[in-house]
Amino acid sequence: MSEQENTPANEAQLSQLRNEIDRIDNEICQLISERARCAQSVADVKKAALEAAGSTDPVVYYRPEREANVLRKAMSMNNGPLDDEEMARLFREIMSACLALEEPTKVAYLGPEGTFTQQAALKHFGHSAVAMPFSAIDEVFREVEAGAVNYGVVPVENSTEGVVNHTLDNFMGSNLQICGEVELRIHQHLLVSDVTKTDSITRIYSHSQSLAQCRKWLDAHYPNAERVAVSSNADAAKRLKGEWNAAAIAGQMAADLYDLKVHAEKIEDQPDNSTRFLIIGTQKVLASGKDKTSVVVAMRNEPGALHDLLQPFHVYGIDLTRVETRPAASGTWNYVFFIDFSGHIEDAIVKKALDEVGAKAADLRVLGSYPEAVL
Ligand SMILES: C=C(O[C@@H]1C=C(C(=O)O)C=C[C@H]1O)C(=O)O
Repeated sequence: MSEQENTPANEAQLSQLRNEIDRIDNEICQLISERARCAQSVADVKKAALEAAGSTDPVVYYRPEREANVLRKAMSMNNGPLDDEEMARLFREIMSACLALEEPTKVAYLGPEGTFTQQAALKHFGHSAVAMPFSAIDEVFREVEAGAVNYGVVPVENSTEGVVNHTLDNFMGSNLQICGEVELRIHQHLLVSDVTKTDSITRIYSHSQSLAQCRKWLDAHYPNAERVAVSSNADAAKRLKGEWNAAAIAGQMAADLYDLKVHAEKIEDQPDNSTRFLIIGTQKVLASGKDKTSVVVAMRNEPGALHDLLQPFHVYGIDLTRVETRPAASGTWNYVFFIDFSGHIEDAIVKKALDEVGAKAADLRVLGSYPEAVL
């Protein structure tokens, strides 16, 4: 029933409900302000503690393990009708705004604007963070290393296309820590602009990973169109305005940013297509109770090396979530393994397992322990 067709009785009911909503909004507003003042006090306490210790280190405002637990609590407190993820997303934004009062968090991400990495950065830090695009993964690493930003966000693996080698390679020459992970469901759309003749599409632009994620769909729908790999999905989207015979594959953020139309939606071959991103920083993160640890291990190329290396994890019942092999950059050893597992570096069994791994390996570096992705 449209608004105009309301009976006076309906109108009375609606106005009562709207008064109720206004009253609740007022309460929510007071409570959010009260929460924000608490966050400001937390900032004062953190500053005072450093001063009292005579430290000149910068105050660390962002606490990944605390944020993960606030979100987990929001999900467990929730009794509907909103679903748990929706409730956590709302808390994500409230926390983001509170943290920005302590200090606006500067985040470098693999750009340009409109990429899935930007979406991941906002999903993780909320919209009050200051997110800045950089055009290459090594630039994101360098910005964080130089202290120009607080954190960086880089893609690390896609469920369809596998690992982003460039990110792993950057860790080999860096002292940065992994402070968190973000998982994002990736929906690819075929985008067109207002100049596109949709029945004459002969060229489709996208990042090579996205073209690969939509290979079967493209074979079925555009078998003869030329597939052109460009540096990012946002770059693909940007090209459309000048080419009447071209389309791009990219996500919703790129469509919105460049004012494009979704010609075909969710064209990824795997319905559960998702990408995992890492938050990189300089901070060692405390345990949140549900954590992951990433290490890189260098081994000599001997028979059974990987088996020996993984054995301690098996012995201590530690769950491996990912093992990647990369050729080593230096000639001292042949392979490095990137290993992710459940648990925090301060857990007793993790310490024992890593002691044993370290004794067998040519080199072992802990890249970081961090909360398992909540959202
Ligand atoms: C308030 C704090 O600082 C930040 C803001 C948080 C929040 O708004 O809940 C949580 C963790 C920190 O990122 C804190 O350390 O508790």
